[in-house]
Amino acid sequence: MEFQKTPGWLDWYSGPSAPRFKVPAGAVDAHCHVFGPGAEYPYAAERKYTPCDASRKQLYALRDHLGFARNVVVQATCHGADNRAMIDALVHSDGRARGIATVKRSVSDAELQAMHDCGVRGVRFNFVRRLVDFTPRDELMEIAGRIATLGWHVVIYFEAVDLPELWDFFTALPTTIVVDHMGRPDVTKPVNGPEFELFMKFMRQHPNVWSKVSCPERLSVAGPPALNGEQNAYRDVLPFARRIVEMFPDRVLWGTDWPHPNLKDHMPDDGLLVDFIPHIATTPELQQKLLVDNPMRLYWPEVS
Ligand SMILES: O=C(O)/C=C(\CC(=O)C(=O)O)C(=O)O
Repeated sequence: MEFQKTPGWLDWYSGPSAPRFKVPAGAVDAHCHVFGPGAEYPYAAERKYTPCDASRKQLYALRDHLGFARNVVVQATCHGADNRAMIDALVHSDGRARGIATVKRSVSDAELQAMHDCGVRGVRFNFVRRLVDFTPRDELMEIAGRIATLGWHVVIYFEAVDLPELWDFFTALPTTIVVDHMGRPDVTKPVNGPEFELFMKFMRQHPNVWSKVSCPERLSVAGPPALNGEQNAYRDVLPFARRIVEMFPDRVLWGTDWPHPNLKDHMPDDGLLVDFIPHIATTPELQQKLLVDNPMRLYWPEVS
């Protein structure tokens, strides 16, 4: 099948620079995606965007180039609940990738077990309105209860303004919860203001809540972008990410978010995104937790 990319789509950056920051041995890129290829794994009918292809081979080439050892491949909404492209990436990773799936209530126990055997360790609930249609909360809670028995966790993606309304649902989830992209703070608001403080309270009061301190390129308003050798990119995001890393060093993860779907204004150089890490995790100890110890405990507990 032939797919036309969404108008204005920005393709992922080819030829990323070699990071100056050397990630610790065994580092995990804990948030990335594969797209198709569409000819092999068609994009879902209900998708809200049509991306450029981004294959597992291209993902693993990037992993090696950046110096990472492992990946967590998160099901992207353009594939709906058809997890085949993501699972194909897992089974061709030599055990070096785990996955986060999207499932419907109709998924069978045998299908969940088969996904587990391929390396899936969680499901993603997406509340970003431009990306998905509404799913009733009771359906999501039922799914959460079922995947809890497999030892999986729930990844949640939402925008900061929606946290008050989602609070009761999130705090009732029976599993570990991993928040994508710090709950998408509005970084033009103060880091010690009520909106971000609510997110900090969410993590403080609920020790089962983790956060990915990822996606500065999506959250930044004042830049500068990670392009052309910029070593101090996305400065406006730093206080938010740093505060989470310092307050909750054992519950943070980092990921590239390659191939960066739906960016509108620029496509970052992934090598320079890696150079952002020591600005948010400022000591070797924090970097080791963020990039190795935490993701290994969550995704490869049998190894760590
Ligand atoms: O890549 C991300 O994590 C963020 C996305 C895309 C997404 O989540 C998806 O398609 O599933 C976004 O904000 O558009």
